[in-house]
Amino acid sequence: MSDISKSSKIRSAVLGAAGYSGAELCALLSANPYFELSYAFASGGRDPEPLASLYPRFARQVDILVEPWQDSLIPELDIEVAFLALPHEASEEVAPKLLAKGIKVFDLSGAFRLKQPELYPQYYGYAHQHPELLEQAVYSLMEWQTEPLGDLVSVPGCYPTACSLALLPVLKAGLVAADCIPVISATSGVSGAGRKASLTTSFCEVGLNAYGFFKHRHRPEIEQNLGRKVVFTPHLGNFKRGILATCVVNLKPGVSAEQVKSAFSQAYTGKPLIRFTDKSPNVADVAGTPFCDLYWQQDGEQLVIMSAIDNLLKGAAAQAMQAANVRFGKPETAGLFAGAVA
Ligand SMILES: NC(=O)C1=CN([C@@H]2O[C@H](COP(=O)(O)OP(=O)(O)OC[C@H]3O[C@@H](n4cnc5c(N)ncnc54)[C@H](OP(=O)(O)O)[C@@H]3O)[C@@H](O)[C@H]2O)C=CC1
Ligand SMILES: CC(=O)N[C@@H](CCC(=O)OP(=O)(O)O)C(=O)O
Repeated sequence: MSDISKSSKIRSAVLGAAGYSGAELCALLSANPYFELSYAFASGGRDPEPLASLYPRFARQVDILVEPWQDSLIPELDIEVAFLALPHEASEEVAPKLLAKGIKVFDLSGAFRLKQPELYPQYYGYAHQHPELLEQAVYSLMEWQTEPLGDLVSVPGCYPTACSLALLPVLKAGLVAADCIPVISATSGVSGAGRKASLTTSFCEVGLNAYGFFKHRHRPEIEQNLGRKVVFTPHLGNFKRGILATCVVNLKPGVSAEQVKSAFSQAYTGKPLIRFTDKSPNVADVAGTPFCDLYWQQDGEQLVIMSAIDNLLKGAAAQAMQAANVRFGKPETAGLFAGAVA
């Protein structure tokens, strides 16, 4: 039993709670002793329905009614923080309205991730309506976070989380050849595409295929994080959840195995959600967990780094929870080890 009284908990709402990442966030908030899940919302056209009816695995674990959202509810909301697990354009539209009411916003979509508004038409297919918020938003890749999180937090994308956590240690340590363009191939489970029905993600259609060559919206996000161009090729695999990323770089001549190891341990010593594995990581070992598993192999100047995360947890809901814990001065991993079931 927690000794934190209900009244001292941080009151929160999840928008997009009927979707895959929003439902996970509802579970994490319910398991977090410092937060209260006060409201859960889906899109406007639905009837109210318990989350446990939408997702029976949450029965007796998450007790919240998912209600239809409309902006006219905003003045009545008695919350300190809203988590947006919405399509990008819906997040972009509602975030300023919540911020205007003094509600802190953690956005899981891509709406506020890129600093350059001119990239939105090219990579997201729409012009950004609130470029001033791109300046304000703080990007919460927490293992590399130095800036304080403000009122608008932009939670990193799933593929960018896996790839950036893999590549930043050697890049920041100055071990990668100046002219190297990292090559990243990453495979996601089908939950990465969200819960809505679509032909490309239906059971009989999904095998293993690449998509989004050079044009995927996560390419500029990864490049923004790493400070250099990348070749990024996402793949869709026939499993439910998880991302396995294979990242290949050329090292500077003479970089030793010891230097590589030291770069990783310096980056991640004391970081509770990073695990180094002794063999290639497996999505099965991270599914349902908030961890990022990392492994590398070096052959002279060539380095292959493998990274595995659960796209819905470290790639979305758990990363948002981690950031909110830090933002509100709570233990970084509060609520993270109990909420999810694979
Ligand atoms: N899936 C993943 O692995 C990851 C997803 N993300 C991002 O998180 C966000 C949510 O993704 P995901 O959980 O997969 O999405 P889903 O498609 O599974 O769920 C989307 C949710 O948003 C609700 N919604 C849609 N439009 C509106 C609207 N205009 N107003 C209010 N609610 C609305 C839907 O309601 P209803 O159910 O009623 O239609 C649903 O509850 C996306 O931006 C995605 O890019 C980030 C990282 C990883
Ligand atoms: C398998 C699949 O379709 N994955 C999605 C990425 C997951 C996601 O929702 O992207 P964000 O992290 O940017 O929110 C895609 O490629 O568009």
